[in-house]
This record gives sequence, structure tokens and C-alpha cells, in this order.
Amino acid sequence: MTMRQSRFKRICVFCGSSQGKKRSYHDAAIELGNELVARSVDLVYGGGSIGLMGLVSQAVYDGGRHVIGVIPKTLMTPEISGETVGEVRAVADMHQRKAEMARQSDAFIALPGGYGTLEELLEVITWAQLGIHHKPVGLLNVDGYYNSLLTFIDKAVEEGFINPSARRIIVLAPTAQELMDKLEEYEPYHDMVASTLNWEMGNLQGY
Ligand SMILES: CC(C)=CCNc1ncnc2c1ncn2[C@@H]1O[C@H](COP(=O)(O)O)[C@@H](O)[C@H]1O
Repeated sequence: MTMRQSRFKRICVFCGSSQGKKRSYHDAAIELGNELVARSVDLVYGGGSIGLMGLVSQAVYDGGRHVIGVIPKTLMTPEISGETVGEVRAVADMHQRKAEMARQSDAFIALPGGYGTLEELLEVITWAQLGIHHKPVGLLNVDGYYNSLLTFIDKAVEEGFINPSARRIIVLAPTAQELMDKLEEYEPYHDMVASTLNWEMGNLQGY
């Protein structure tokens, strides 16, 4: 494995608590984990061992990097989420979890997933748009899984609901290596309406 130096210390990965039906989703989760290891990047994720979440966290852990699983106390049972490898941070609820995952990370990546993944992805995009954070947001479009979401977002731009300059908040690539290369070069979105001074991540913890 080639070692590449990264500007990121820790990256938060959002992904399915299921594995999905295609082998390519499974492989992409492991590839992303290996890519983080190759760049000496630690992982922040939602905790547990189920679905793609389990695959990416195990790959990062096996590669010798630090893994932080941020998990609400109610989901913290082996029956629901399985075991978390690495460090477990227990939080009170889903809101605190998202704020804590965001606070701990230098960038975000979404792999294929369902409602939970979409919600987490759209929230960090919205926060970037508002200037709450300036951290890059990457979308790993494995086998075109997110094509219909991207078509919808283009429609929203066309219809005047998303500013064309905010469209570039999403950094898109089909493989982990290409995505990481693009994230390394990402320049933060500047067209923000509020200053980060007013939006400390810490203040969001209890909202
Ligand atoms: C009761 C139930 C379905 C439990 C599943 N167990 C879970 N354990 C840990 N994190 C989860 C779980 N379900 C959803 N999440 C959160 O939502 C995302 C995955 O949701 P989804 O599978 O895409 O929608 C993850 O990034 C994670 O942060």
C-alpha cells in the first residue's frame, strides 16, 4: 500500500447500517477504510459493527488507525448495533451524536446508505452552506448509487431552490482514492450567510 500524506487528521464516514445488495458497496467500504489508513487518517463514525459501518470501521482498525464510534446510549446494545471497534463515545441522543461526529472530524464522506446516511449527509451540506463549518463533504458515488439524488439536486438548482455556487459543496468521485485526492484540494465554500463565530460546534451539542 502506498503511503500518502493527508491534510486531514480525522474523517467522519456516514454509511449504511445495512450492506446493500451489491458486492461493490461492500468492497467500496473496505477500500475507503484502506485509503484512510494509507493516508494515516483516523475514523469517526456512528459506532457498531453492522452493515457498511462495520466494514469501514474494521478496515481502519485493522490498519492500525484510531477509530471513534459515537453512539447514542439507546443504540448501544450488541443486538441493535453490534460491537464497536476502537474508542466508544456514548451520547444521549441522535442530535448529540451528529454534533459530536462533526466536531471531532476534519472532513465528511458518505458511502451508500439509507435514511440515516442521507440525513447525516444533507445536514453537513446544509451546515457548510450556512458557514457553520468549512470542512469538505465528499460523496462516494459507488456504481452511480447517488445519481438520482444528484439529478434531484441539479433540479433544485435549476428551479432556484439551491444556489448554483452551493452546488459545489458536494465533492464527488466514484472511488475512494479519487475522492480523497479531490478532498485534499477542496477550497471551502465562501458564499456563507453567517460567521462560524456565531455557530460554535460545541453550542450545537445540546440542540
Ligand atoms: C434500530 C436500528 C435500525 C438500528 C440500526 N443501528 C444503528 N447503529 C448505529 N448507527 C446507526 C444505526 N442505524 C442508523 N445509524 C446512523 O445512521 C447512518 C446509517 O443509517 P442508514 O442505514 O443509512 O439508514 C449511520 O451513519 C449511523 O450514524
